[in-house]
Amino acid sequence: MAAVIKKVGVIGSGQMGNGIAHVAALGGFEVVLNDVSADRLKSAMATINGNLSRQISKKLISEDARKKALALITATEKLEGLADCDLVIETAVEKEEVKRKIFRDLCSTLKPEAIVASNTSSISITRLAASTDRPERFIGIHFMNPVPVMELVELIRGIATDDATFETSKAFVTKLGKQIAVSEDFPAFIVNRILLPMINEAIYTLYEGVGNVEAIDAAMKLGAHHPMGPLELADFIGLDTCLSIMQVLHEGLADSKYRPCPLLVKYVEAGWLGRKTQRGFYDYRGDKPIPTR
Ligand SMILES: CC(=O)CC(=O)SCCNC(=O)CCNC(=O)[C@H](O)C(C)(C)COP(=O)(O)OP(=O)(O)OC[C@H]1O[C@@H](n2cnc3c(N)ncnc32)[C@H](O)[C@@H]1OP(=O)(O)O
Ligand SMILES: NC(=O)C1=CN([C@@H]2O[C@H](COP(=O)(O)OP(=O)(O)OC[C@H]3O[C@@H](n4cnc5c(N)ncnc54)[C@H](OP(=O)(O)O)[C@@H]3O)[C@@H](O)[C@H]2O)C=CC1
Repeated sequence: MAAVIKKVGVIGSGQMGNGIAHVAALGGFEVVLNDVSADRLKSAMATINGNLSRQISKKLISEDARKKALALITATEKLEGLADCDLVIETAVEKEEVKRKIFRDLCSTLKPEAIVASNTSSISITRLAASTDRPERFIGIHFMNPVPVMELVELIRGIATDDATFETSKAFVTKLGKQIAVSEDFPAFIVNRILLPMINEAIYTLYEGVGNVEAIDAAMKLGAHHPMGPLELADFIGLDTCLSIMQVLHEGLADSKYRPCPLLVKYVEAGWLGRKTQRGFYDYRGDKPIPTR
């Protein structure tokens, strides 16, 4: 029997966390947004307000809807602030040890019947569930970036996820107006199993000198009608996240075809993570993005 979700916790207020809080509040859910950094919480609220304005200017939502959504979101640096949530969605950095620690610290504060989900791009739901006190009520709810715009959410059951948790999660995602794809719990699920090797191949194309940044992105935008070139998209996702996903594929499937391109490793080691650090395959510090290679 599916439970009723009224209050949603979101852990991690980065690109994805602020987007999930945005769509959940617009969907009428009470939202508690958590992050380790007060500054990030402040900038997340500003981002949410800005993205709601985008939707107002495009006449997708009313000013009243924006006011109602913002009134439904509270921010907290303490996990205890999530204690009475019915569903908590973790969307912290794509590092398994960080996620496992969050779940270890989180579960003791939650109601026994609360559902815990991860927005992970690639990491085993079964393994993450095993680090909680509730593997039956643990699930992957994988939104796409940017959350207010992308229609798809992947649902991924761990080996122990029970039917009630799956049905409740499905009803929640449907209430947000999203379409669902159900993926089995294998490395990087469906979207990233296909998309990230393509992005990694684009980085190899740059690394081997087959084309420069501009040529590679123009080729795929004009030649394959992609809305963003693969290198622009990598910067949008975050190069740290791209590298983490390739490492999960490489280790999880033990196939050398998933080895991360050395150039991607170099950019991440330099801290050039893409849009979120103002520099990746493009330099975003000026009026328009300039290729960095
Ligand atoms: C890594 C993972 O685990 C999984 C993933 O997410 S893989 C990545 C999946 N995402 C993609 O592939 C994105 C590909 N890119 C696109 O679809 C488009 O370039 C885009 C939607 C991001 C921007 O679209 P665009 O037409 O070029 O730009 P723009 O006209 O400014 O925006 C179009 C819409 O997106 C919105 N938008 C753009 N950037 C946004 C952002 N960063 N956050 C929120 N909304 C945004 C705009 O508000 C606009 O929405 P409305 O029409 O509702 O106003
Ligand atoms: N980027 C994308 O396109 C997509 C990403 N995802 C997945 O969503 C998750 C988040 O990605 P994304 O939003 O891009 O990452 P970001 O780096 O933009 O945001 C991660 C946020 O988590 C915070 N954080 C780190 N550790 C903790 C913690 N222990 N408790 C609370 N908050 C913490 C970070 O704070 P600080 O910076 O201060 O450390 C940061 O604000 C990842 O698992 C990623 O794979 C899923 C779909 C798409």
